[in-house]
Order: sequence, then structure tokens, then C-alpha cells
Amino acid sequence: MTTTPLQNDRFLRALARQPVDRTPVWMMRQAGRYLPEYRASRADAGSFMDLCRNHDLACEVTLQPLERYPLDAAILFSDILTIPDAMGLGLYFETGEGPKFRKTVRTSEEVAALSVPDAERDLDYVMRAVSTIRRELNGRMPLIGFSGSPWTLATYMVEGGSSKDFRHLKTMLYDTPDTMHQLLDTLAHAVTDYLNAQIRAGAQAVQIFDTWGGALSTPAYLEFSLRYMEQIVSGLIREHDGRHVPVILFTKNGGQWLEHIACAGADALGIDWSTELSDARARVGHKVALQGNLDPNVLFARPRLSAPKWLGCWRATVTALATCLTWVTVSASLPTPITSPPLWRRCTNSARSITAIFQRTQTHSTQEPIDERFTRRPVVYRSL
Ligand SMILES: Cc1c2[nH]c(c1CCC(=O)O)Cc1[nH]c(c(CCC(=O)O)c1C)Cc1[nH]c(c(CCC(=O)O)c1C)Cc1[nH]c(c(C)c1CCC(=O)O)C2
Repeated sequence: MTTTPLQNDRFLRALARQPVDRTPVWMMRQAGRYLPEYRASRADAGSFMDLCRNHDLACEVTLQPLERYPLDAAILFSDILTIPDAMGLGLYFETGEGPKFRKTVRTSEEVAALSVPDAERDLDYVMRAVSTIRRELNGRMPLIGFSGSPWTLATYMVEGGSSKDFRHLKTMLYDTPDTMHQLLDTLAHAVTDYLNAQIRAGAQAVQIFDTWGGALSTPAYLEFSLRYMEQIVSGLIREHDGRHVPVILFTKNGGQWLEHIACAGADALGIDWSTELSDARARVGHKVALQGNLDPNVLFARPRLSAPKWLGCWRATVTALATCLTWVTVSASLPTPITSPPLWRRCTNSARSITAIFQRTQTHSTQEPIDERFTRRPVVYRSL
């Protein structure tokens, strides 16, 4: 891959804890069902997985939010469950019910029968999407690649889909910990190979989503989740195309373990809204960059209600020497599917809130140069 100079490197600078002119922004699920153009592409593809498997359409939907919002990074359009799918478990999505697998993995025989997919061959559609997106971005901003953590992938593989109490998984953990370790070790190898293939294909930063690590006790988190993320981080390519490739670890509801997570070798930690940025900074020192902390539901509030919360984040960010990256998880808050007028209105309100947040932030951070992208009202809001 030839290196095109980056026109916007705020995100990578923040991850390297270098000064930035303003806090970079990207959103989890920045491409998704809240966008009418996403729903049109998904309809063209046929299903969510068909959309992921078509590299041109996956590229198209990755770029869609960048046309609407002043974002500082693109995130690969794919899913964390592509690895278990490539292991032969048969991923499918049932409307309104989330992901499901045709086969589950619950016994030591089933765990032993799993093999690590060849990322370049079995997940070639992901790598093709990464290189297509990089080509189309043409240096506009960096591209984030991602994977689920071994623990989080295991929750879906053992339970066969989403779960409230992780009964089968936790039974395996307490009853046959060796089988659990064998499964997690296989997954850690698979995730390492998968992320390295994404980096070789052009991902400029990678994030590991440990969505369900927070469901564990402290000793179990350290033994069954963090340990395997650490193993992955130590096996990742950290230098590619003449640039450092930063790694971000995010354990949802993992605020109590930040000191431990900060020692896992990653460049940055994602935190959710239950942890204050200033507390997080005080606890991890300057070992890592921080991103996140905004409750996605703030986007449903009227702009003047949203602004103070955002400003709180902003002040903490500035105090933290502009080394924090704002990552807004909108996924959980997006209504599905968006068809009825009230839902449309909520969506429009979210969009307005985003604009207002940006404008207020700009107004109140007087040292910052005014960025005209934040003061202009994007055309898209008028058409919504
Ligand atoms: C747990 C998890 C999954 N997927 C993911 C996680 C970890 C993050 C988190 O904590 O939420 C990560 C993910 N999923 C998706 C992305 C794409 C990149 C982006 O953020 O824009 C990313 C980074 C697309 C997607 N992944 C999914 C969609 C919705 C598909 C559709 O209906 O069009 C998208 C855009 C499907 C998915 N995939 C998954 C679930 C639970 C669901 C169903 C959720 C729902 O129905 O809203 C598994």
C-alpha cells in the first residue's frame, strides 16, 4: 500500500497523546440504521451480512456518515461476529432479536474441534473492504479496524446469541475452566491474526471491543478477559507503512479495572459514561490516551440539556492536556427499524443535538480556533 499523507490526523495524534487543536470525534455505529442512505444500501445488499460481504457496499456505508458529520475517523463497516462465523458457526440476524448462531460451542469436544480461521482467506471480504475504504478515503482521515475480545466473542458462541445472564458461558467458566481457557486461547490467536490482516490491508488503528467483560467478577475478568486481550496486544503489528498502529482497548462497564487495563500494552482505553474522565486520568496517569465517556442517550435530549454534559466532558478533556479522544457510542440508542414518524422525529432530534453540542463546544472553548465545519448548519439537517 502506498502511503498517502493524512489530511486529518487528529485522531492518531490524540491516541499518541500529542496536542490536538480540538478533540477528535468518531462514533460507534456511525454507519447504521439511523441513516436513510444506510437503509437503502442494506436493502440493495439484501441483508446485513450480505452488506458486510460486499466490499463496495461496505465501503459505501463506511463513508456515508463522513459526508454528514465532521468526524475525524472512519470505522470499518463490519461486525465483531465475523470470526465465529468464519469458524463455521453460521451467523445470522433475526429482525429485532440481534445476532444468532446456528451452532453453539459448549463441550470440550466442540471447543477442540474449532480451528483458527485463515484471516486472509476465510475473511477476505473484510480485508477487501479495508483496502477499498483506504483507497476511497484517499488520506482524508484514518481508518479504524476492530475485533471483539475473546471473552465477548465466546459469550455469543457459547450462548448462541445475545444473553442476559450468560448461564451456559459462566457454567463453563466455573465448571470446566480448562475448556474455557482453551476456547479463549483459540479465539485470542484468531483475533491476533484477524487484526494483523486488517492492519496489513490498511487499518491505521485497531480497537478491541470487550462488550461483556463487565459481566465478570474482578478475578474472573483478569483471568478470562484481560489476560487474552494482553496476549493479543503483544502479538499485534505496531508499525506499518512507516507509522505506529495504535491499539485501543474498551471494556464496557470496566471502569473499576482501569489501572489493570492500562498495563495491557495498548495505546488508549475506551471508557463508558459511568467513569468520569478526570477520575480515569488520575488513575491511569499518562500511560495511555482516553476516549469515550459520553452517554449515548444524551443525544435524545434537547440541545440545551445536552450541552452541559458535553461541556463537562470537554473541560475534563482540556484538563487532561487534550489527550482524550471523544468516542460516542450511539449504537444502543438507535431505534430499530426507523420507520414511524415519532422515531423519525427522535432521529432528527439526535442529529440536532449533535450539531448543538458541536456548536456549544466551539463557543465555550475560546482558545480553540473556530472550525467553520462546526458553525455551518449541515445541509443534511434541513432535509431531515
Ligand atoms: C456486541 C457487538 C456486536 N457488534 C459490535 C459489537 C461491539 C460493540 C458494542 O459493544 O455494541 C461492533 C460493531 N457492529 C457494527 C460495527 C460497525 C462499525 C461502526 O461502528 O459503524 C461495529 C464496530 C455494525 C453493526 N452490527 C449490527 C448492525 C445492525 C445491522 C442492521 O440491522 O442493519 C450494525 C450496523 C448488528 C449487531 N452486531 C452485534 C449486535 C449485538 C448486533 C445487533 C444490534 C442491533 O440489532 O441493533 C454484535
